[in-house]
Parts: sequence; C-alpha cells; structure tokens
Amino acid sequence: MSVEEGTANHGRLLGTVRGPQDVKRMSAEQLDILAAEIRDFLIAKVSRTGGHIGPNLGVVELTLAMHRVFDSPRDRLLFDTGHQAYVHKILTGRQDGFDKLRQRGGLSGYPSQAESEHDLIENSHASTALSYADGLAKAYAVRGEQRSVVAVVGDGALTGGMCWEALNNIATAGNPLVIVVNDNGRSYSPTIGGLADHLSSLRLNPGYEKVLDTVKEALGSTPLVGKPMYEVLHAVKKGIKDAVAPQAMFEDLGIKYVGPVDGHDVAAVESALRAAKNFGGPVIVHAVTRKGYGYRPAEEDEADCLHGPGAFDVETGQLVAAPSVKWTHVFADELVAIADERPDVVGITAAMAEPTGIAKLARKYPERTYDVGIAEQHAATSAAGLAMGGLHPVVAVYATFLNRAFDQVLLDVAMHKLPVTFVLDRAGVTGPDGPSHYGIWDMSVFGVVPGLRIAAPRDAGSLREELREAVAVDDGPTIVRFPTGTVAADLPAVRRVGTVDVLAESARTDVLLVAVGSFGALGMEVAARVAEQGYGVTVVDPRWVRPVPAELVELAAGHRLVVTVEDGVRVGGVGDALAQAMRDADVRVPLRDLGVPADWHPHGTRAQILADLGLTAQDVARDVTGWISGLDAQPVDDVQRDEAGAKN
Ligand SMILES: Cc1ncc(C[n+]2csc(CCOP(=O)(O)OP(=O)(O)O)c2C)c(N)n1
Ligand SMILES: CC(=O)[C@@H](O)[C@H](O)COP(=O)(O)O
Ligand SMILES: [Mg+2]
Repeated sequence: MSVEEGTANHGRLLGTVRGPQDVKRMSAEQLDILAAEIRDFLIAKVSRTGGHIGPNLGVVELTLAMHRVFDSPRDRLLFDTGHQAYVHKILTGRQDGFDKLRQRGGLSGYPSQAESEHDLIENSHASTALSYADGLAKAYAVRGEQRSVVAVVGDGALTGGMCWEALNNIATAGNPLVIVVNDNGRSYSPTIGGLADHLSSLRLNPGYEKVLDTVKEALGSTPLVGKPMYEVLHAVKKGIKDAVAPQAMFEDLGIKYVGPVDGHDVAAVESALRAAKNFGGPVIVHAVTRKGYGYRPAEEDEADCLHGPGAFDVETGQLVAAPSVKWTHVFADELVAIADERPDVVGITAAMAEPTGIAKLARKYPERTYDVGIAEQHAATSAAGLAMGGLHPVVAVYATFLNRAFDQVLLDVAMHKLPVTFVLDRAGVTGPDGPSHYGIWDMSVFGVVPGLRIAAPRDAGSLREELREAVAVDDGPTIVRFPTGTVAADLPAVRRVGTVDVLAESARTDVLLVAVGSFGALGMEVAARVAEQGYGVTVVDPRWVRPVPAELVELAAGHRLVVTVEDGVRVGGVGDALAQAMRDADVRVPLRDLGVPADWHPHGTRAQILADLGLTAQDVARDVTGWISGLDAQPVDDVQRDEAGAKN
C-alpha cells in the first residue's frame, strides 16, 4: 500500500483505535493491516513535522503486542529514552495530535504525563528505564499491588552504565519485571562494543531462524502459561544451546532470558511477553527488529536509518529544508584540520558520531577516534585516561548529555588538571525535543569546576579560533559550547581587550552589553535600538566566560550599567559570575542579567522559545532602555554613588 493510499485508508482500522482495548480485540489479519496503516500514518505525519521516524517504524509490532498482553495504564509501560513512543501514543488515543508533533503547544516527541495517563517517564536521556522499572516494581511489591512493569530498552541504550547497575539490582530484588530489549543493532549508527557484539552473536547466528521456528512450534503446541511456558522456551533454547549460546550472560546475572524473538511478528512477541508476564520474576525478552522497517528510504539510510530527521520528502526520504552550514560542520572541519597538525589530538563520541561531527575525524583518522556507546560518564573518565597517557582528547557531546558526567569532569578530569576539551553541541535553547534536551545548564553546572575554562563562540571564525585555543590548553579541561542549527554570520570585532572582543562602542559609555556566544548579533541589534534612544552601548563578547576575564570587570567599571545576555540558565550563569567578580573587585555598577530561567521549558522552535523568554533584540533593547533611563531618573545622590562605585 502506498503512503498516500495508507493515509486515505487511515479512516479504516486505525481510525477505530481509540485505546488499547480496541487493539486487544483484533484478529491476526487485522493486526497486520493495522501495522501497515500505522506505518503509513507515521510516514505521512512525521514527514511533515520531522521526528524520530526510524526508531518508531521499528517498534510497530512490538508496541501492538505490548498493548495486547498488558493492561496500560494499570500495568506500566516504560520507554527508555522515549523517542520510540509514537506508536504507543497512537494506540493510546493521540492520533489527532500528530499534525503538531514536537511543535509549540502540540504533541511532545516523548512520553508526557500531561498528555496521557499511559505515560510515565518524561526524561529522554538514555539508559534510565531499567532503574525506574526497578523502583516501580519494588514499590508495587511493598504496597502489595499486582501490576506488571515493562521496560523497553534499545540495544544502544543498553550500552549505558545505568542499565547494568539496574540489572544488578533487578536480579537480586527478583520482582516481576519484563525487560524488552529492542535490538535493531543500531544506536544512530551500528551499536558498538562487547555488548553489541554479544547481542549480534545471538541475533546473527545461523541457528537463529531455526530457533525461531522451533520456539514457534513449541509455543503453538503447548497450551501452557507462566513458568511452564517459560520452561518450554528455556528448554528449547537449552537444547540447541550450541547453536545459539550466549544468552547465558543474562542468565548468569540471574535474569531469565527469552529470545531472540522476531520483533516484527506480533504473535511471536505476544507469546514471549505472555510467558514473561506470568513468570513471576525478572525476564528479558530479546526482540530483534529493524530500524526504519517498512519504509525503504529509512531502511536503506546507512547513516542512521532516518533516526530523527527534520521534515522530509516521502518518496526519497531527503530533507525538505535547504542545506546550510551548521555549527557542527564548522567544528568537524576545524577538528580535522587540528588533527592534521597534532597527532596527539583524538576524538570521542558517545554513540553520536554523525550528529556531533566526530564522524569526519573518524573517516580520516579511525584509529584516533573512539565511539564509547551511550556512556558520557565513561567518555569523560576515559578521556582523563587518554590525557594521562599523553594525548589530547576532544569529547564531542550534546550539552544536555554532559550533565550526567559532572562528577567525572569535576574529579576525574579537572582535579587531575588534565587537558581534555569538551565540545558541547546543541548548547542553550534547542527546541523540538523539549525540556530534557535543553542545553541550558552547562555554564552554571560546570562553571563551578575549578580550573575549567569555558568558551562560547559567536560565529564560525570564533568557533575555529576558540577550539584551537582550547586544545592548546595543557593544564586543565576546557569546554567549547555552541547552539543548534545554522552557524551565525561572521561578526568581526573592532578590537580585543585581553581575551574580550569589543564588537561595538560609542562615544557615550552608558551601557556595557555582554553578549555571550551566539547572542553577539543580538547584542549589535540591541545597541542600535538603544542608541536611537540617545544612549551609548558598548557590546562585548567575552569569548571565554569562565573564569570571568579580568578585562571584563575593568570594562564594567567604565560604564553606568552592565547587562549580560546568555543562552543558559541565569542561576550561576555568566551574569551571576560577573556580578560576583565585580563585587569582589568592589565595582559598584548596577548589573542586570538576562538569560533562561531555571525551569522546564516546553518544546517549540528555538526562535519561539527565545521569544517566549523575552530573549529577542526587541525585548532586550526595551529592557536595556528602561533600565538605563531608570538610572537617569534616579535622585542625583544615588547616581553619584553609582558613578563613584564605577570608578573603584
Ligand atoms: C544520555 C543520552 N545520550 C545520548 C542520547 C542521544 N540518543 C538518542 S537516541 C540514541 C540512540 C539510541 O539507540 P537505541 O537505544 O538502540 O534506540 P533506537 O533508536 O535504535 O531504537 C542516542 C544516542 C540520549 N538520548 N541520551
Ligand atoms: C532522542 C535523542 O536524544 C536524539 O535523537 C535527539 O532528538 C537528537 O536531536 P537533534 O535533532 O538536535 O540531533
Ligand atoms: Mg537500537
């Protein structure tokens, strides 16, 4: 069925699905039709909004089976990362929301408690679901509630250390809990590491087809449920253990293993889930799926199986938006240029080689590039080891994902004064992925790390320059952070004071506007608008925001008002740090700091969210004009006091 036909047909079976009960009633034939309709629906909708199409096409049958076997929301279905929960949303009454998927005021791209009682985990950082599941199962045991807990975790997420900490506890707690490993062999690119090798040895073993057939036969001829059913599955596998051996790893941990199951066969997944549900203890159901299943452009996309594209053309899978030069590209090119000159420079990615640009280094210097899996904490400490061994690692991660490695950056890297460069892509307000993907915490959280320097480039030229300065540091870690999207147009400085770039100045020194990173262009526009009101604005880009440059404090002392504007949380941000440095230096110029409130900001476009937060040139200019004119209106005594302070 074509996508267009499918969309037209969407009124048929899919249109009758208002909740999981409707799916429970369907025959095997109807389920096949429904699966096809769901795929067509997903492709038609997500091609317009953008979103995680590849992962969701791969879990259609899996999700149908889960909703047939379990009773959500009484039974709790947990999705690790949550980017693969679209089918779950479709089956739980949210089809109509897909026209505004990931758009402001529309459906979230992840589970959302506000949307549905069927959703629980909202955090879209990977490798957490098994820990939530462990806690939930313990809570239900203590409260004497008979409820199933089911966690779906991808093979990529399973490379994260938290999963293994959870498995260790799940095994000893022994509570009933079903872990569905959705094994498509990929994170974005193929999942790496010993665990991935282990899973693929289960998946790719020539005996696999035989196992599936044998398991299906056994299930078909065995009217058993629960433990006996599990024993059948187990016995079948044990009998052909030589053909498909290494499930022992999970069993050695103390967790029963069922599989591998064909994740695109609803009946097979259902049988395995029923057995697991009735077993009475923790069980892993290993489902083998294909990322992008049923949509050729996704299945054939070698880079990432259309993991999470923007709006795309349905026929070709190609992005609709015109290509542009992104911050990521500038970083990727410059890193390769640096690596050409510096054989000690190596790169690390946490399962995001293409999205962070590290892939470019990997293509040229594969032996100097490490994909550590979804393991940001390990990435940081492994980088410490590389630095101890005489190399200069560049760890490229999204800003939001470095948060979980705070302790590693603080103690393993910084306390040892190790030269490691952390490159934080998607810093600041990001947009469509919503609150857990906002890269707004880094300057505050990592700002407290002794000896760590943070750079916030404003354009391509300064990104290249600051990256080079970062890898030249040899006595401690650095962070270079930049936002999502198309790189800002080049903005030349009129002069440099110490490490601070002065972008604009005027005869009057009313306001010092500290424009952090990509807000340089905004700063220029604000200056022009405020000048129209008769006030002079000096616009500076500090470039290195931590530690606070001494020159910035000196510049502050020469103005009547200091205003900072940053793409990060205000608490502990650049404004806060500058205010503290000014207090320490006894510079008594009033300071106003603009930035992002420390809060959970909704999804939308970056521009919309910045506008909601009052971080547009128009808003900032209005604020600045109000504050500086307010100083003019102050009693003469107060103004003199301020000015006296400014001279100190
Ligand atoms: C801590 C963390 N690091 C990185 C990511 C970015 N990320 C989102 S999905 C994904 C790959 C997940 O692979 P897998 O769990 O196998 O799911 P699949 O997409 O294959 O279904 C990554 C790396 C994340 N969400 N959380
Ligand atoms: C689920 C997840 O964490 C990523 O897939 C994320 O959605 C990617 O964001 P970008 O689109 O900014 O690369
Ligand atoms: Mg995967």
